[in-house]
Amino acid sequence: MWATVLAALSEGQAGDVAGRVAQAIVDQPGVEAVTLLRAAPPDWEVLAAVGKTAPVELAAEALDAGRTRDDGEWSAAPLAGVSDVLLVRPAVADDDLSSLAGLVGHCLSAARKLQLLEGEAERASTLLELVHQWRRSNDLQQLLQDMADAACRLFDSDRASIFLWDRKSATLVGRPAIGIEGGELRVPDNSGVVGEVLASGEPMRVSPGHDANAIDRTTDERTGYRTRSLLAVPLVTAEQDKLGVFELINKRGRPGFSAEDQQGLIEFAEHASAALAATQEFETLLERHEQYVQQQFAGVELVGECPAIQALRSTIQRVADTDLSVLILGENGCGKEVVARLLHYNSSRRSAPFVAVNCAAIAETLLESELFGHEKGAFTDARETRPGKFELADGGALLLDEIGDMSLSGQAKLLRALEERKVVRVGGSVEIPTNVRVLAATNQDLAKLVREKRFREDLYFRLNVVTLELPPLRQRGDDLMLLADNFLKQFCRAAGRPAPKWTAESRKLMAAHRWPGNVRELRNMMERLAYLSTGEKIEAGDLAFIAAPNAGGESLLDLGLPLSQATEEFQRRYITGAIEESRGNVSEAAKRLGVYRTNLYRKMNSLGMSGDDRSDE
Ligand SMILES: Nc1ncnc2c1ncn2[C@@H]1O[C@H](COP(=O)(O)OP(=O)(O)OP(=O)(O)O)[C@@H](O)[C@H]1O
Repeated sequence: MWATVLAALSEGQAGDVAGRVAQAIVDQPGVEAVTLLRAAPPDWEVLAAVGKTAPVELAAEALDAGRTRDDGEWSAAPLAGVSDVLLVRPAVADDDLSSLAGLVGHCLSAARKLQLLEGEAERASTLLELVHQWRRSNDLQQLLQDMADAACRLFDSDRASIFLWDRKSATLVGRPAIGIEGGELRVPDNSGVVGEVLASGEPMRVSPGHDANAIDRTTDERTGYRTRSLLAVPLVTAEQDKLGVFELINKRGRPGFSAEDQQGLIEFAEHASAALAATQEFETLLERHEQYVQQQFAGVELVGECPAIQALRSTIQRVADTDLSVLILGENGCGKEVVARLLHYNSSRRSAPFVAVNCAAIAETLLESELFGHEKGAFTDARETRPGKFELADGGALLLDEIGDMSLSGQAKLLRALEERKVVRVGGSVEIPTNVRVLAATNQDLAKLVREKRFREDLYFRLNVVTLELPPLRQRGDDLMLLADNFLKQFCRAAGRPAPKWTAESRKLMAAHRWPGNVRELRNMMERLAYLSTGEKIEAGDLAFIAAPNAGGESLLDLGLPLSQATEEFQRRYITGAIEESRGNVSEAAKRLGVYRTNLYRKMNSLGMSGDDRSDE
């Protein structure tokens, strides 16, 4: 009889040894039923049962006595090396049962060891895989959920919660918290099992019957869930910073968590702590960046209530969160960059950079390197490797301002980069993939330039998926005073003075002015007013520079500047005058001044005047 039992033991996997043993014994002639029980005080765990169920009292008797017992119907024998009992029906001779029990006991304990080793190996490889995934995670909530799911799987646990320590509020915040409104459970950091584990830095295991009183039932009351067993280990970084506690609740299929589970969870928590610390750090950085983006965003406002601006605002809302290319048209200084920034900050790309490049301000020979970057030594001035604007704007938006001024060869290179979504640095050979939303702006009539073959038609269609047109200030009616008030208040606040009021006469003067420099001119004027006017009201005299824009308010001699600074101030005013006379058209102003457009931009830059390309990251 025992030979067939032995054969059954030596086959198959370690996991179902008890079941196969029971079946092999029942298969013997004359045997009706077999039960294998494991003592798990105060209960018994049924390892295997074939046929009628055995009386547990007889098993307890045999285990207590340390030898075989029978009640006339069943025989029971304790198994060697484990707290298990074998029960056979009908009762068999003591000697027979003892030798069978010895054999089964050894096999079960060997199988158990094997099972533990198998479990450990599986845990180790799963953990390795998980750690690899966690390292790439930047989302704390998702990471917590993934860790909880993985721990439930690995340790046969019904639930898992990760309690992160919020030192400031002296609480432990449990996530994911199933059954809790908002999915977040907050408990004081000095209460319950988790509080104790946090304070002591030692793991804790609670099984039913033993120390079940250690369980704080208030959470169960809130969730309607019954905690029977739990295992909690501290989450500590390699630098010994306490992060919180990892808790498993209710071991599945067994009364409680084992010592092996505890050791396994300690190792698991070590890796979890490293991943959590990295993600928390990342989240802090992200939060700071988001604050920065908010600040940037807060400073960008399209003021105006005239129908054209209202319509524009609603189109911006509709197209902002798409990747469509947008062409923004309008005279100089009328808010094209404001529109571009609004498109960016209202899109999901908002936390990536917004980079603006003024195509007209860059000499033709440098355009390629400016947009696509260059490798060290690519040309005489290339002393360092530098990424181009496309790379700098990766993930975000690139505004190509004054696109109408780009040369035909520049247009060809730009088109290739847009079509292939790749750039190659000047002097380089590696293709760098780009993920950039392209916005273009111009004060020129691009369609006319296309007809005149000065702008590539294919590039025009590529950039012009959506067109947004900004009316000049002189066509915005009451928005003029709305904008003026807005700027005036802004600058007066910065200057620490109350904003002066407009008189009827000064309003009339404002309305009569043609505003060649558009909103920028208006803004600059309000800045001067905020700092130079002194009264509570703005009188017509305060607006003298409207009537004589080139005079710039006061005589240069009145400023009492050294010759070099006065010369610069003169140049500034002279250039401003030329641009205003050209109604904001810099190319035309350059012609008037007898210089190349790019030279004029360079001069303006050196004089600290706007016209430079702008970017923020
Ligand atoms: N509707 C508006 N509301 C508030 N501020 C505005 C508005 N329009 C323009 N501005 C301000 O006017 C100035 C010029 O605007 P912006 O730079 O956007 O014009 P632009 O058309 O891009 O100019 P350019 O043609 O020189 O590139 C900026 O300081 C901007 O903040």
